[in-house]
Amino acid sequence: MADTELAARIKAALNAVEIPGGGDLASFSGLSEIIVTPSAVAFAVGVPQGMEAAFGPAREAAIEVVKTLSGGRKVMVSITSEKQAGPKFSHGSPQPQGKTRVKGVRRIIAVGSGKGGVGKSTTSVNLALSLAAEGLKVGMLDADLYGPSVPKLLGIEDRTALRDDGIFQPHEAFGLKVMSIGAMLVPGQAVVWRGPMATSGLRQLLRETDWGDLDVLVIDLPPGTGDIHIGLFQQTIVDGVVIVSTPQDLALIDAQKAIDMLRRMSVPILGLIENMSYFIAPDTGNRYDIFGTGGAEKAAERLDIPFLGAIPLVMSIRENSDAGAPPVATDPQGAEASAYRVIAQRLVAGMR
Ligand SMILES: Nc1ncnc2c1ncn2[C@@H]1O[C@H](COP(=O)(O)OP(=O)(O)OP(=O)(O)O)[C@@H](O)[C@H]1O
Repeated sequence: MADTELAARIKAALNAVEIPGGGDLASFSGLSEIIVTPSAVAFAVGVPQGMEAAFGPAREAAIEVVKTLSGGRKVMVSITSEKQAGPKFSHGSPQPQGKTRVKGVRRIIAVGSGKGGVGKSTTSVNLALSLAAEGLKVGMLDADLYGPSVPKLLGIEDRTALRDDGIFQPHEAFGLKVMSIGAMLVPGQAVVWRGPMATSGLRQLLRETDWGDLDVLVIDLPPGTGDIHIGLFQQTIVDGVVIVSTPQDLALIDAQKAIDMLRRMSVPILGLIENMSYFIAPDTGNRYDIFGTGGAEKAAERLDIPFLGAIPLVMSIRENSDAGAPPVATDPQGAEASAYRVIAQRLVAGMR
């Protein structure tokens, strides 16, 4: 059955779910679009402020109804209200209590950036591999809902990740345990998940994946500062965030914005990595500081965060990474890998 057909059937079946105040969920104006992917069915119910708890039984009933139709897909129904949709912390309110750790995961390092396209995912993957090369048990969670690229970077083709018991089974690649939010999305489909759905999707990926026993989970965040970040930092203890930036980006306000958010939410900042920092000519191996030198270090100083290191702009990083053969996995002693490995060693030293 086509996904759109299934979504329509699910919507029709929600007329059996009663909502507070009379009426049924199918005809309720707060019902969002129903998203169907190969492994999940997700939708949100927007309710008036203060009515969240009253809608709890309707949510439970909706989940039961959807399960009978969803062919084993994960069912995600979130209740949202205007109040919840706005990030409270932005007005300087105290950080919410009750953050928890993820079962089986000792530490979480998240990798973020002020804006897209700076090489955040490439850096995340090679950092995770470098941490594994230091002897740690490492997992990798691709939370970049708007451009999940970790599976491609690690050469993972199989998208199925949901076990019969409803728990996600991570993929294994180059010794890493890997899960991607992409497993819940249809390839090529524009992401239409609304904020609360994205947050609840990430929560499930994080909490309902069989990570086994990990020393570190590296999370590739979406660029910028959005619902995914807020949801993660509100609910989960993140031990530190690494910010990736390019030399051109440093003067811009984006990285500063990301750092401001982390500070407001009391999330430790591990430091700044400058990516595509200098150019290594493929023929001669000569180094060219095309953007000048020391910019990132100065920016890190100005932002009052540690400078973790610089990664060169090298064609082979692009070609190999995009072909699913990250340099740290395929040539761990090579020059490209060593730039990432030095940074990972700094991070490991900071964990002791
Ligand atoms: N150090 C590098 N040298 C050469 N190419 C690089 C380097 N780092 C990343 N790239 C290339 O830049 C492109 C963007 O990288 P990547 O997808 O990692 O960025 P991103 O910040 O995660 O982007 P998005 O925000 O779209 O997720 C890719 O083609 C990647 O191979």
